[in-house]
Amino acid sequence: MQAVGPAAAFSLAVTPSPARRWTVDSGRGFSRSCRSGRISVSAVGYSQLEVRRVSYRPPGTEQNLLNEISLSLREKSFGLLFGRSGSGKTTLLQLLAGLSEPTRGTICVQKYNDSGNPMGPPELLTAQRVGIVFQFPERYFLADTVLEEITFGWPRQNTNFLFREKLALKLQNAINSVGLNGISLEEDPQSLSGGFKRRLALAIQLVQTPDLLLLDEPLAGLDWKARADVVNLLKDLKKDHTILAVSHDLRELYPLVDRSWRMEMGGVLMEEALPLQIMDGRN
Ligand SMILES: Nc1ncnc2c1ncn2[C@@H]1O[C@H](COP(=O)(O)OP(=O)(O)OP(=O)(O)O)[C@@H](O)[C@H]1O
Repeated sequence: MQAVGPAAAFSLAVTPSPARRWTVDSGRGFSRSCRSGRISVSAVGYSQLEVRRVSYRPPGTEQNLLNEISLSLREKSFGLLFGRSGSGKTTLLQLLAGLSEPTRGTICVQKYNDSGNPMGPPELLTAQRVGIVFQFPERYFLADTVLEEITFGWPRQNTNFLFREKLALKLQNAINSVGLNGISLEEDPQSLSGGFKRRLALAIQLVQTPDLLLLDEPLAGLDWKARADVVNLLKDLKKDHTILAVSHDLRELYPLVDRSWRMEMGGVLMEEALPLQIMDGRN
């Protein structure tokens, strides 16, 4: 087993890349009322993600895919979006990740004091503060080793000691938080089991220390053991992260869920407790 620590990152042999496919580096300019900010853990009070009356119509089309969507999700909680295929769930995740911009409405972070009163103006949730794990993320693995996959695009040269040490700590934290510390960092990502591939996909996002983690169908395509494994991992991650997932697997994710919303066909969102008669989750 390869040692993981600051020393490991100092000797990174990582190929710089112009852009990772899910790295989002554009800011959002659609809301004058929002400033750049993050869902952060405050000494006093709490912060929450707030989607305010967001509509979305792709450029050049006549119909809205999302209509006046509103939701709020408190820090360190787990939100679940469910609903029929084609209703617009993934489209909403893409807006939250900054991959497209709302036609109307705002996506903000609002801080509150312990009495529930807003503290200051809402802040923009910048794309840099959001990590998104797409459906079947392992299909997008590019590197030959786990280490390269996680540190894809990191600088190799001309970085000072403190910066490299910071990167090394981020690497170590990400690996530890998804439980990848038991495998060699020289392992080929494609040789990992299904559950470990999902762990790796989460580590790739967590190394960026996002404030909001978006998951599109995190259990899709996994066998029962790997599904249970990922559910347990998400249970742990929820202690430190704010997570919003899209899933049809309501029964398995049920124990994690703090708030849930059903997306109706036509892109209309309603807050709804998960159906008690969850059977196969195809709601
Ligand atoms: N750029 C676009 N232009 C036009 N229509 C689009 C565009 N992107 C998505 N759509 C359509 O928007 C609808 C919502 O798609 P979306 O993928 O968000 O649904 P979903 O609820 O996530 O579905 P699933 O559960 O199958 O993943 C679909 O009918 C899709 O074809």
